[in-house]
Amino acid sequence: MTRPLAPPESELVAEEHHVLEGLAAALPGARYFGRLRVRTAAGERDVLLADRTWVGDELALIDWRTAPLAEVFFTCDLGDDYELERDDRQLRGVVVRRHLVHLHDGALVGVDLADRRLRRGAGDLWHADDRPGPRVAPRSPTHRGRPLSPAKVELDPNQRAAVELAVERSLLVLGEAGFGKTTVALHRLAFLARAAHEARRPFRALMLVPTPGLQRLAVRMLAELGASRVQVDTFEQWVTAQARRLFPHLPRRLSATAGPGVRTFKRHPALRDLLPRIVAGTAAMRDVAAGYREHPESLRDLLLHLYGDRELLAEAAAAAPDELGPSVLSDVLAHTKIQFSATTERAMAHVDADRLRTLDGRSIDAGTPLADADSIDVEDFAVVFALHRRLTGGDRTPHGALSHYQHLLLDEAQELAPIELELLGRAVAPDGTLTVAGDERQQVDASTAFAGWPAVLAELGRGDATTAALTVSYRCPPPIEDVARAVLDPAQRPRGVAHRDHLLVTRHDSPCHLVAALVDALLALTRDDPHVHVAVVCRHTETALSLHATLARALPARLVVEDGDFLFAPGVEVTTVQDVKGLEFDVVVVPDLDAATYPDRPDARRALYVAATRPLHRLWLASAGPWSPLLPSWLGGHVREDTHVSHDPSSERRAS
Ligand SMILES: Nc1ncnc2c1ncn2[C@@H]1O[C@H](COP(=O)(O)OP(=O)(O)OP(=O)(O)O)[C@@H](O)[C@H]1O
Repeated sequence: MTRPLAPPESELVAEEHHVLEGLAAALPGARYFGRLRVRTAAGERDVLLADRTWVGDELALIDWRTAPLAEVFFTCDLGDDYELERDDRQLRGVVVRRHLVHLHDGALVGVDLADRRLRRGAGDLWHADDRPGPRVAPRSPTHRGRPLSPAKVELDPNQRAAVELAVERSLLVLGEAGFGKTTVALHRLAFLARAAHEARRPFRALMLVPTPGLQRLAVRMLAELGASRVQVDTFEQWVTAQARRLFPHLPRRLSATAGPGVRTFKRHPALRDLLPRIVAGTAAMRDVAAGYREHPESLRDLLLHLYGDRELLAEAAAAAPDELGPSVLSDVLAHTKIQFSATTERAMAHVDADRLRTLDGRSIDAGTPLADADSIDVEDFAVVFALHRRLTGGDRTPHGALSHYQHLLLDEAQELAPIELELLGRAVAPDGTLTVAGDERQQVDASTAFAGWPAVLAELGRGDATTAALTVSYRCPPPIEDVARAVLDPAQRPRGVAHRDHLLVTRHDSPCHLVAALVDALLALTRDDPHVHVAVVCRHTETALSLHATLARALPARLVVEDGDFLFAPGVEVTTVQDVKGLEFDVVVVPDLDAATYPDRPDARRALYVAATRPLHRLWLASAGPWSPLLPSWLGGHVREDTHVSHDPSSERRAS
């Protein structure tokens, strides 16, 4: 409900106008996002949150991302005492004013207090709206908290049929996010392990997952299901260990700087199509291939031919012009040139070793363009196995053979490239079986060319696998599911379930306003619901790093990027879409649902679908810029605008 301003509020607005005028006179064009007025031993002083630092006679601008007083702004209430350590000095004071401001074309249009919004309306009339900033409703005590242990889940009949399929059958488990694919796959693994144990058959099993986070979770779940001896790896970990064992002469060092184009090329089917040419190709190559058995180290020369021959690369690119454009080819050539150069240490091996030592103990090339000299990419390993097989007809080398498993479980299998699947198929023992679980709608690795489930099974050599299509949703409440489905397919309409508690959709004037709202809401939520597990899921790593840096100054937020170091326990974790595949949290915040981060592209749709399907209870979609066109248009009515202009996402979409 809005109402006219009460006297202290109108005085505050007049005061803010005065501050703004003072700033405009001292620093024309400067903008600010919030004001903190502090009383210290030296008197009262205003500091304005801005994206720069500046100190004037009456006012100071502080950088909201880094200034110590910004921390006071984000964490203190009116009347709070604060104490900061700075340059060995103690800064003490009391918070006298603390509010966000909204400016439009240099004019004051809004002031956000802790419990009220003051807004300038038509005809310059101001009104107040008595509600606090956005809030995430705590979970009701009757809702289940932590995810159920898979051992305690009661499988539905469809799930049970898949788990108890005849032991000699391979299984493909499909279904939307949160339908229980991983749960079924894990139960299947435990079922097969028990059956093998009872029949006194050996049972060596491997589970591959795309991320270290899911690896951690799977290890826990397998232990709970009594199958703790199963090896769980990411594909990269597994293939690296296999290649190191069988091809010990390959470079030890993994490259640190290969760009996405290199990864796309090396995992692309068009690259694999070149392999027979490499093996049987030119006269010179025939010599190398023929000599391969005696000189296995020549494998690296074959790789150099494969990646360093501009004509061959152009041929691959012509077969897939959309994915392998000119920039990909130049990335590959440039990277190859460096990878096949000698490190400075090797090139200068004749020099006294002491003289090559650096002060910090790192290699001379570290941090230089030569950092990747004499290195190998993790993507090369599957290529090495494919080449080796085409040269020798098998996966054995003088150092051993590819490991074989009685059961191989591939979770999130939509992320595996054909050349990787081909290798994995050969890692299944002749009497072994496979379980493949996946959802092509959740494919987020842009370098994977997914060609459909029949093609995946064919690559694995298990075209006869039984398909189990799961149909019951277990993770997300229906309103969240409706949003996720509409992200993939804008024609999907909601089922008319009330959204209120499950969904929060907010738009903010600036990243500073967004962070202030996040801090307020997450502090309130974790206070009201101390056992809640929250993930703030950014699309890109850089966003996660910078958002974490600002959030962590105000609340105990952990950063989980790439290492999968989730606690699976209460708290706030800032992470990325790539990191949360297969995981779930009580509350998920998508803080970057703007048009630049999530444009109308299939990869962005899939990434948002993954993020939006992680919550067990609440989903908060937020943006500090123009809305992403992927925000379902029917959510427009649910958007809470903490901005100065009324904003209808569907009109924005029409405009764009
Ligand atoms: N029969 C069931 N009864 C109750 N809960 C279940 C059941 N099956 C699965 N669940 C729960 O549903 C949630 C999602 O399960 P799971 O992670 O296996 O889904 P998924 O299909 O693999 O999801 P994603 O595609 O996101 O990886 C988990 O919390 C799991 O415990």
